[in-house]
Formats: sequence, C-alpha cells, structure tokens
Amino acid sequence: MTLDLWPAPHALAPVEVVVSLPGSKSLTNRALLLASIADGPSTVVRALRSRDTLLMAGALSALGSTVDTSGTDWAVTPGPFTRDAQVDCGLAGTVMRFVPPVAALSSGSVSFDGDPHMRTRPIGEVLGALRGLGAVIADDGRGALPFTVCGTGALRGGTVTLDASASSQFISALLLAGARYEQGVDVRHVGKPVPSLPHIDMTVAMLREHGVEVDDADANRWAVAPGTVRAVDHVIEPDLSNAAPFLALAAVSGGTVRVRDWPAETTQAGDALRDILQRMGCVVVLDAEGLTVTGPEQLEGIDIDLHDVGELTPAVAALCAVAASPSHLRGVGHIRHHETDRLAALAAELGGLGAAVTEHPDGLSFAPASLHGGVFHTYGDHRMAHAGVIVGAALGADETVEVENIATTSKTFPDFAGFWSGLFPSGD
Ligand SMILES: O=C(O)C1=C[C@@H](OP(=O)(O)O)[C@@H](O)[C@H](O)C1
Ligand SMILES: C=C(OP(=O)(O)O)C(=O)O
Repeated sequence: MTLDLWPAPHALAPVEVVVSLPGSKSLTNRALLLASIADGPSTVVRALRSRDTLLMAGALSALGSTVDTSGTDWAVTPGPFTRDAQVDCGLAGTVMRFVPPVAALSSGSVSFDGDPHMRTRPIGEVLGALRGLGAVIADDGRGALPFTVCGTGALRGGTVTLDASASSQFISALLLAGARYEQGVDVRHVGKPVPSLPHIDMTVAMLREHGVEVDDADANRWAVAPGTVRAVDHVIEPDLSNAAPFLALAAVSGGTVRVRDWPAETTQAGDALRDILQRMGCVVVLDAEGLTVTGPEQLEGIDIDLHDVGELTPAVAALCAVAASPSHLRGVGHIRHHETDRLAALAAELGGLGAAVTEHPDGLSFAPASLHGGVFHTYGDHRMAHAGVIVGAALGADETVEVENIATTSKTFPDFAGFWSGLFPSGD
C-alpha cells in the first residue's frame, strides 16, 4: 500500500507569526445540538467548518432540523423529529455520544454507525443509561456502534447512574438533551474519576445560557430540570486545543506566535496551554491582542497530570520529546479510547523518530534525546498529525518528518496543511 506522506516544514529560524484560528469543535457541536432542541430558530456565529461539525449538522438534519451550513454563520431551525434516519458519526465522539439522547426524543427509528475505528470507541454506558431513562435501543450487545434508537416521540427521564471514567462525553450527552425529558435527568457517576471535567463545565455553562436549570453542586452528580431550551445565538470562540501546534511552533523555534481572539474567560480545556507552556519555559502573555507565546532558548520538560485536558496530550508529548530535560505526562489512560490509542501511537511514532519515550498504563515519560526524521503514522487521528508537524518543525534542515495522511486534520481544522505551510518562509 502506498502511504500518503507529507513532508513537515522545518522552522530553521524563529517563527514570528500572528494567526486567527478556526472555531472550537466542542463549542460548535454543543451549540448546534442545543439549537436543534430549542424553542425557536437561532444562529451559530462563526461555526467551525470541519468534518466533525458537518457530521453533527448532518445528524441533526437527518433527525428533522434544518441546518444551513452555507455561510460563516450557521442557521438552525429545530425539528420536528418524526422521521426514520441514519446518522454517520464518522470518528466524532461528540456525534456518537451527544446525538443518541436527542434521537430518543424522535418518533422515528434512528440508526447510528461510523468509521471502522468508531466501532471500537466506548458508548455502552450511554446506551445503558438511556435504557434506564426509558429508551428502546436495538444493538448487538457489544455496547458499541452500530445501534438503533427506536424513538417513541418522548422520553421519561429521571435518575440514572453510570460509569463515565472512559469519557466525560457520556455525562455531557445526557445533560444536553435532559431538559427535554419528561422528568429531566439526574445523572450520577460511580467509578474512577471522570476525565476532561472542563468539558462538562462547558456543557453546564451552555445549558444555563439556554435558560436550563442545572444543579452541579455535588461532585459526580448533575441534575437537569425539565423545561424549555431557549433559542440563543452563540458566537464560537477559536479552538484553543487546536491552538496547541501553533503555540508549540513558538516553543520549538524560539520565536513568537500570537493567537488572536483568545478569550479572557473560557470553558475550553485548551486554555490550560497557557500554564503548560509557561512551565516548559515559554513566556506567555494574554492581553487584548490575543495570546502571545515566545519560546525559550532551551525548552524544559514537564511533569504534569493531564487528566482534565487529555486532548492536549499529543501536542504536549511532541514538545516533551524535543525538550532538554525529562518529562512525565500522567492521568491520561482514557485517551487510549480517543481517535486511536493515543498513548500507544505516540510512544510508537515519537519513539520511531528517536525520542526516549516510555509508555505507561496512564501516561508517557520522556528523557532528553536527539531526534531524527522518518515517517510519522497518524492512525486517522488529527492530533497525531499535530504531534508530527511539531517535531518536524523542530528538526534541522537535513532531517524531515513525513506525516502520513495529513488530511486527517480535517476532523477539526479546514486545510490544516495549507495553513501550517503558510507560516514558514517559502522554500521550506
Ligand atoms: O465534550 C467534548 O467536546 C470533548 C470532551 C473530551 O472527551 P473525553 O472526555 O472523552 O476525553 C475531549 O477529549 C474531546 O476532544 C471533546
Ligand atoms: C478526543 C477527541 O475527539 P472526539 O470529540 O472525537 O472524542 C479530540 O478531538 O481530541
């Protein structure tokens, strides 16, 4: 089989750029979903146009909403949800987890499937919870895609207990639709700690913006009162997690990268990059101009628990691989269930470029090493591609990282390769 390889540009001099980044996947997909169960039409302003968000728009349209994705701002007119439908989840966790609880409100039968790897990503706890709330779901008992939500036009709702230690999206999914259930929803988590809690905070904050009453006063319990989801226009912030490779470019080149429109306050997990990069030796300034990161002469390693911000692991791991002192990334066993087993993939691919990386059950550790060029496989994972281009930028002119299937970045970023190449002086 011929591999589709893309030579990552080198940062042979400090990179000095100002960038405006596309919108947040997590905010866009929540906004679209809430708009489609709201009490009137609304607009998602500066929606992210990427594979995951177009899949979400497609899913909600299949259910019966009208989602106009032709412009920069996407207009959504809610339901009615009366038809049988097929939903393609692609590789989007937010589509596979967030849409079935809405499909349970439909009077049609809604079948779900996705990319081959999506059939291995966990969803069983959500299906079990929905059944506990009154839904009828047909599946083959594996707790995975494909399955069909056999809607009856309404759902009882009530109290449900599940184990969300594999993904915070299990909780967000039930909360997002919960106000439309007859009794609302009272979700309790039992098990190891829930990862990615900032994403649940994002869900709760957005529900409240829609006038939904949410009680999250106690740990591991979230209660959504039954009621109307008010139509609200959301303005989508830039995707702060996708800012990681761009800010990393400053870190590895000793240059300065500014991301415009970085929000002063946000629920996005990617905001943690400010602290992470500072701890690795960068100078980080957040002001009215945006977030400005200046890389150090020597990048330091970091010892950090990324449980809350697991999706930053690939980019941070790439930085650790080229850092001048040891690193330990902890608390991210759950990212083995992301677009690929990210711990195994990062250990294999960074190790293949010469990184002194050790894989642990819940993380990665690194010793300083001199890296070389080579093929960097991405396993259909946009953030693996980000890790590859970061190392590629850090290498000298005679060593090149060839990133396999760079187009996989389209999951959350339109034309990433073109945008990334444009940051380097022509000729590289
Ligand atoms: O709710 C969301 O928008 C997300 C939650 C997180 O998922 P996990 O809790 O599965 O890590 C995150 O990693 C993912 O990229 C987006
Ligand atoms: C885990 C991620 O995606 P998903 O929404 O598909 O879970 C991610 O984008 O890092």
